[in-house]
Amino acid sequence: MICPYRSGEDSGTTIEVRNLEFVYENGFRVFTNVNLTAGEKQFVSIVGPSGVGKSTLLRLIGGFLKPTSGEVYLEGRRILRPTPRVILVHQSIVTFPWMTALENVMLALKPKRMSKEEAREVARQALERVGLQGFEDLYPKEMSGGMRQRVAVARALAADPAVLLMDEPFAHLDELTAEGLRQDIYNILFSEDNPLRSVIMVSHNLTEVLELSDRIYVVNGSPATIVATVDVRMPRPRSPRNPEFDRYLDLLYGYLTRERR
Ligand SMILES: Nc1ncnc2c1ncn2[C@@H]1O[C@H](COP(=O)(O)OP(=O)(O)OP(=O)(O)O)[C@@H](O)[C@H]1O
Repeated sequence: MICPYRSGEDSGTTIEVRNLEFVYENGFRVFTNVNLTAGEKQFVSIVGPSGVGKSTLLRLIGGFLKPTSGEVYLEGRRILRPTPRVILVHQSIVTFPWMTALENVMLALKPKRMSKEEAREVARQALERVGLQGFEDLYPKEMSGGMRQRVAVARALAADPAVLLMDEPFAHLDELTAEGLRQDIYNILFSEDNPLRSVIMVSHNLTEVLELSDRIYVVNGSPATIVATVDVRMPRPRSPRNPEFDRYLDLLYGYLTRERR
């Protein structure tokens, strides 16, 4: 069930991070020897203490930062710069307030050079997928936090990425809204008509992580590395009331609080 220090060799690997090391310009060494994979139709989470480097790792995976050494591969090809195949949904850049829901989603289609009518239709379908049909013409200030987050997800999905990177996507939502959105998003992400192959999420919320993830990487230490890989083998939908859920929670707490070196 649990394989500490495991390096990924799964068939159908979408993302592979190999021997990654990263040092910021000021000489701060954030990571050493990071190896991880995200497989076909796999929801992967990264957890770790605050400041350990989780957001940095997402930016490295997306090609927004260049590794000091080591490599990141997408479907076997090295990622050297940002690509429309890997989209990052960040908690703070959610929607553009001067654009309607539809226009926010259409923005993601600009690089595809489709006609305006075609883009409107694709954007309308993306909004429908996240349950926002009928709300196309609302501005962000007229929407709830959960609706805005759905628009951000629709915009990410409209670009047809292979991999979605999500940095604390539910952090600003109340628990009830987050709960509904989490389930919806899992179903949308991995529905048959969606070309998305993998999701990698950073979150502090271990309950959320256990509800969603097929695999969890625990990042810890300074410099940080992957200290444990936990494959979650609970049937879905998962309930925090299930005793097995508690066992996984204890395990994750253990890895997060254990001193390294
Ligand atoms: N541009 C930078 N230059 C130098 N150090 C940086 C830079 N950006 C981030 N750091 C440092 O790198 C470390 C990792 O930051 P990062 O934001 O990736 O952590 P995190 O695990 O996502 O944190 P949190 O959970 O609090 O959001 C932190 O110690 C941070 O201070």
